[in-house]
Amino acid sequence: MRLSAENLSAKRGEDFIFEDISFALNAGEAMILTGRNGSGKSTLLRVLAGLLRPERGRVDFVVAGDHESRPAREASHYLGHRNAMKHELTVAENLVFWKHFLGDFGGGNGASVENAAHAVGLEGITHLPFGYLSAGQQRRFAMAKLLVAYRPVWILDEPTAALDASADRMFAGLVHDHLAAGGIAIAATHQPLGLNAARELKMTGFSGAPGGVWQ
Ligand SMILES: Nc1ncnc2c1ncn2[C@@H]1O[C@H](COP(=O)(O)OP(=O)(O)OP(=O)(O)O)[C@@H](O)[C@H]1O
Repeated sequence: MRLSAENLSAKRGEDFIFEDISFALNAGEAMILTGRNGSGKSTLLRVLAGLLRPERGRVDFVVAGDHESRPAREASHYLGHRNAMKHELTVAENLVFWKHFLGDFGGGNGASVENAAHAVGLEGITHLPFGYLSAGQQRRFAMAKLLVAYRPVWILDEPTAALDASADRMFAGLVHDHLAAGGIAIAATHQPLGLNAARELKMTGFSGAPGGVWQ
């Protein structure tokens, strides 16, 4: 399994936010995006997830043993700043929606709603409307979305911002298990996320160097 980006460039409005970013991640590998506010981390993640069209370049995902690449978005979960849950629906209804809407990518199975709730430390309250929950509980259930449908690539934009330390540890454990099972993770984060072996891509923004810088 391999996720690759080749000579990616993206614009917002008239401006290039980054140019000619290339990298490849194999099964079990993670990459952290760093850089100051506005340097283009979210923009790159949205391009990788297929939510924004790059100005140039391409993103590919190849399953081990396959010759043909597929669009990375088909293999990816995207956890953005917003939780993407309906406040009027119960937690279970939201998660069942995502489970069916996303479906499982070939080669894996998503968890049941109750098992996913257990994994984020919130079993027993999935019957409540999403809107009744605290901000931290809502974020934990947004993380559970990553578990109910199997997607080998996790694209994470500040996943643990504003969460408590135990939620940080819980999410680091989820990412660790995902990588240990051969998944790939790319995250913009200021928290460690337990990704000690992760590579780092420093985003320098359109006022700095043209692309990003590998560490
Ligand atoms: N919808 C948009 N239209 C025009 N410009 C945008 C849009 N969204 C973002 N930008 C610009 O693109 C640049 C990169 O923004 P982006 O959100 O990718 O940065 P970031 O590194 O994720 O920032 P932060 O750390 O603050 O989340 C910024 O200069 C921002 O103003």
